[in-house]
Amino acid sequence: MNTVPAPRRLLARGVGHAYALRTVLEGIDFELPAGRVMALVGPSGCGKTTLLHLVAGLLAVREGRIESNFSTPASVFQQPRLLPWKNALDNIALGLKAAGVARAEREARAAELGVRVGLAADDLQKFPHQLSGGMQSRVALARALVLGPDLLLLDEPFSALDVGLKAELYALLAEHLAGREMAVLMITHDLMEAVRLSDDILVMAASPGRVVARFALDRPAARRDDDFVYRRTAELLRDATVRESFGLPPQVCAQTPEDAACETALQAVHTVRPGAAPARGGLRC
Ligand SMILES: Nc1ncnc2c1ncn2[C@@H]1O[C@H](COP(=O)(O)OP(=O)(O)OP(=O)(O)O)[C@@H](O)[C@H]1O
Repeated sequence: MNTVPAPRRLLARGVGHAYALRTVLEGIDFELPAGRVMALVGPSGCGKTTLLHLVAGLLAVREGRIESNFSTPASVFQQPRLLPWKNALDNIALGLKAAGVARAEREARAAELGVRVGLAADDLQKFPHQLSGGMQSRVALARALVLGPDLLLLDEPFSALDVGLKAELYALLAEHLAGREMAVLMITHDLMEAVRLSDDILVMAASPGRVVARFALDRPAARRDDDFVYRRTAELLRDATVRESFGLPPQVCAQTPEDAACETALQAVHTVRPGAAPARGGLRC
């Protein structure tokens, strides 16, 4: 009898974490199905990297549960973590070697992706200490993408790059997403980047780290132009929960009629304020 495979998804329910006696994460819930991109944003130190490490299995989950039926996850962490004794090409090809791909093929695939992330052929022969921080980040991204992952975990992968390179890598990521059922969980400090790339934005607050709002973007990433990104980012920055979580003062400036109209476009699908029960479904800010 043929059984239909369960849809792929990553699920977090009631996830918490403490370092020694200090609770840094509490009651984290989210679901990330295949084919979607979720951004995690929040102030520095609110626990985003800790959450990503729990998802990646680098930290043991002791409170709540994390379930995933993705089969080929790959991660890009804040530190590129390249092997210093291997050149860029061999670093990119590392996972392919572990998967038993023959040398000629893995070098060809690694070189192709290396060039796609903007590295020149001679950069691929360099060792990590000969590469800039941004180049090392690109090697780390290529090393993850070359495996054709179905779940990609990204911890600020674009933060060391200039705007031109960022735009190129956004396009590369979009290309990898198109036609693949790849899910992406991405930490970023850049709200504009979150609006440009993701389908859902989870906003976290600190002490302890928790999710205080979730926003769904109302247009597929491939059809988001700069104007859309600027407007939705401005809406996010006007949201009281977002402002509070980042420690921004309440907004005081007068709104134009255009501002008021565009406020209705960003969907807050899940907003939790301290001490209040979560409001769910169809809310608009
Ligand atoms: N290994 C560790 N041992 C003890 N405390 C830690 C450890 N790792 C992180 N922390 C603490 O846990 C809290 C959350 O850190 P984490 O790196 O997850 O936050 P973050 O939101 O990713 O920060 P940033 O945006 O600055 O990268 C911080 O207060 C940090 O000091």
